[in-house]
Amino acid sequence: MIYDNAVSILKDKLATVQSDTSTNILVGPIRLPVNLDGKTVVFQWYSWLPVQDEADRAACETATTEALIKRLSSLNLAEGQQSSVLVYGDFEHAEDALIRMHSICHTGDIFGSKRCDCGYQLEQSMKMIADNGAGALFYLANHEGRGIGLFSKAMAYILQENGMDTVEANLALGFVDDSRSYTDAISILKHLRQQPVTLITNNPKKLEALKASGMNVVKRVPLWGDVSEFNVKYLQTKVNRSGHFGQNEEILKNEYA
Ligand SMILES: Nc1nc2c(ncn2[C@@H]2O[C@H](COP(=O)(O)OP(=O)(O)OP(=O)(O)O)[C@@H](O)[C@H]2O)c(=O)[nH]1
Repeated sequence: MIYDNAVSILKDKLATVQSDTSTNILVGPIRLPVNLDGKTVVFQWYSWLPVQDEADRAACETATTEALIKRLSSLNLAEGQQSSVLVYGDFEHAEDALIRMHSICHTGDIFGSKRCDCGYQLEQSMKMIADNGAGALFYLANHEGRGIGLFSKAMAYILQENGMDTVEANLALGFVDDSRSYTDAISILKHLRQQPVTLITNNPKKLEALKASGMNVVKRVPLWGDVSEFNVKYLQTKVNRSGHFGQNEEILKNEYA
């Protein structure tokens, strides 16, 4: 039994976002005050749900909030993870908007692991977006381990402790090096903003995915940092084997190698 008032409160906060290749239900905006270095910064938060089966599609097509809410309890959403986006400033209209497509990293983002640079990149890009005045951080929850999932990433870490690099470990487990898709995130981006964007990344694949979608990416801002003895090999492998733009190659080579 769905409460009538829940339906009337939520109906204006849901949108169906359709592209040639995907359908997603977007919920938001939701005011999200965030602690960034002791300062409260207010983002607008949205989450989206890929529409995968017929019943979900029907709920979308009939566009009834009630049908969607009824489906939610049977979807067992906590077993998977949904992606989301933190929007800052007048994202739709601002002339200059900074965006980041951040791939989830349970170990780096949540535990603060120093084996990678993910936690640093997450926090730094949120600060860069707030400082810029407008932008969005897409947090891509189906990207763990560059698409292999958390459990497989744990196995890959063990292989790395036994001498393999990141790419070799993924391949040794029968995966490709990088299977991430940006399709859903890009369709949400286009729903929220049509104007040109600047992308924070060292990864040419992210740039290519955005450009291939027709998005006007006017600039790329690199994001290297937090280099330590624990992640130097990982960072070097990104540049040497995964094709990441190597802005600070010299630093990586000399300081900890
Ligand atoms: N398979 C695997 N994935 C890892 C490892 N360390 C971090 N990751 C994942 O790598 C993803 C981030 O990819 P990165 O290569 O660090 O960076 P990127 O997203 O390609 O590029 P940037 O936009 O420049 O950050 C996250 O999903 C992490 O979970 C690892 O040792 N093995």
